[in-house]
Amino acid sequence: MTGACDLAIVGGGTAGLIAAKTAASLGARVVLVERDRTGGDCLWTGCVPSKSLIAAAQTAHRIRTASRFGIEPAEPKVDFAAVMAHVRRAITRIEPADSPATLTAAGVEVRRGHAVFTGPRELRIDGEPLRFRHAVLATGSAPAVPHVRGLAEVEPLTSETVWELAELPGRLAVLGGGPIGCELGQAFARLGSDVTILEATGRLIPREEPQAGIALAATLALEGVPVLTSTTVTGVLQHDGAIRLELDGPRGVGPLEVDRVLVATGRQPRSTGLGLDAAGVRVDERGSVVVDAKLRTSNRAIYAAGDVTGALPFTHVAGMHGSIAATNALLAPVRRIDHDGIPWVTFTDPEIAHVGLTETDARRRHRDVRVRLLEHEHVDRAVTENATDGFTHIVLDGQDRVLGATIVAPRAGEMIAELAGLVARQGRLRDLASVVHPYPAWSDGVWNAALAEADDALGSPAMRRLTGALLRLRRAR
Ligand SMILES: Cc1cc2nc3c(=O)[nH]c(=O)nc-3n(C[C@H](O)[C@H](O)[C@H](O)COP(=O)(O)OP(=O)(O)OC[C@H]3O[C@@H](n4cnc5c(N)ncnc54)[C@H](O)[C@@H]3O)c2cc1C
Ligand SMILES: NC(=O)c1ccc[n+]([C@@H]2O[C@H](COP(=O)([O-])OP(=O)(O)OC[C@H]3O[C@@H](n4cnc5c(N)ncnc54)[C@H](O)[C@@H]3O)[C@@H](O)[C@H]2O)c1
Repeated sequence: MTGACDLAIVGGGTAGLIAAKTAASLGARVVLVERDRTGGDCLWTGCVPSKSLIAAAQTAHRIRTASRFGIEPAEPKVDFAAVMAHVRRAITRIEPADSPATLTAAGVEVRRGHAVFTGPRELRIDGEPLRFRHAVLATGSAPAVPHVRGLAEVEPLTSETVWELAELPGRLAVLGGGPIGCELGQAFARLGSDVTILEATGRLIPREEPQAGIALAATLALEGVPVLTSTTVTGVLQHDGAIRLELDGPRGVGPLEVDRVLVATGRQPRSTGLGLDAAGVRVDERGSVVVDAKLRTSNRAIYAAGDVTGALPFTHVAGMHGSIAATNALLAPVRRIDHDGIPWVTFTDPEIAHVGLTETDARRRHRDVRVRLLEHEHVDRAVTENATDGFTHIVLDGQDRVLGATIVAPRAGEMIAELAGLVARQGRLRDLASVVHPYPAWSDGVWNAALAEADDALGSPAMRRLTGALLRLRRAR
């Protein structure tokens, strides 16, 4: 390529891939630089392998708990190598969509190598210069491993290395009770590991409604997974062929002896070693690349997208960022990001789905806040599946508009989209009451909540006066 390309993209994960495909579809000269494999965390070490492992683990769990349905239960024989082969097959099936060949066919020039910015409009790919009119920085994030004495020496697993395991760990300590710790902790336990989850704060998945973390901890307890909250590891040492964790937590806690440790204590943006100073791109104290609402960095020619911005670290957000960054860079900077109505799901069993504000955040921002809570013992599908423990928790403002929602249910991830639509367009829950839902689907939970809203509105004193007057009028005729 002679001259500067229209758009250089650094990083071939979801954000970079969507940016590249969007740019190519607009007819731009686009170069995507990836130092490793296109597809990024989601494909290789994140969503795809974790959901595949979870699916295998759920099957083992169903066999173990079949008696709930009158079927003789059994202790499943787990062939861990075969489970991991299933995980790899899922990756292999999805991988072609993200491959260099697919990108090339779409009109993207793919360059393999490590990109480093050498100036505001230039970078080098393993030393080779590339000039650009605009760039998108999409280098993602990496596991953040806490500095704990002795931890590095025991080679802790992270979400990047856990997929290389050849054998199921016997005893596994999971550091961190966030989405990664809970998803993988439950999955390994169901496959047969003896798992303990250690969480520094007072509850699991602390970003979610408190009731969600409590419900998840109760399920894990039933499945034999101890959850030690308000607990951190202060030291790690190898001891008689095992790993010994010194714990700091409530009285009487620890020490804990395990065979492997999985660290799931958060993520760190990949923003070092990229020459961002030379490019004039500012990062904050956490290392996140600072962007405005149009995803522009402090260098107006360079945009950033996905996990590296420190925004919500989800694949669907990275994809939305990639599309916005590419069109803003190439056409005109007019599209703005809006994270308010974005749903996400923690794929534990039950799933925990979230959109918008939690009740606490809503009360901070709004004067009149109300909650509509529907326990799933009133959802017929939950009854038929013996899964009535969950709930639908909807946060409403003074005008009955949906501000946020949390659903705890086996298929909460499928149920949340409808509420995400209401949050995004500031809709009222009761408006959903007139949309007939199929019976008996899990979406009945959301619909039942909407019907209860409509019922309450019909039963209000003003409405009662109105209907009473109408009835009297009709009787008098
Ligand atoms: C275990 C796990 C499970 C997850 N499950 C889900 C889920 O179920 N749903 C969901 O929405 N999200 C999930 N996520 C989060 C999701 O994977 C990330 O939010 C998403 O992958 C971020 O995409 P990205 O494009 O910003 O970054 P990445 O996918 O990390 O891509 C960045 C790319 O940049 C490349 N790169 C970095 N530096 C350079 C350089 N200097 N030169 C060239 N290339 C470079 C990297 O090699 C990488 O390929 C999960 C994450 C983990 C870890
Ligand atoms: N289903 C999904 O969409 C999905 C699944 C997995 C991960 N992800 C994304 O990846 C991101 C990273 O996940 P994560 O779970 O690693 O991070 P996280 O920041 O969400 O959770 C980390 C947890 O570890 C705890 N913690 C931190 N330091 C600790 C310590 N020293 N000892 C014990 N506990 C400690 C924190 O209190 C927190 O609860 C998530 O924020 C999520 O957005 C998404």
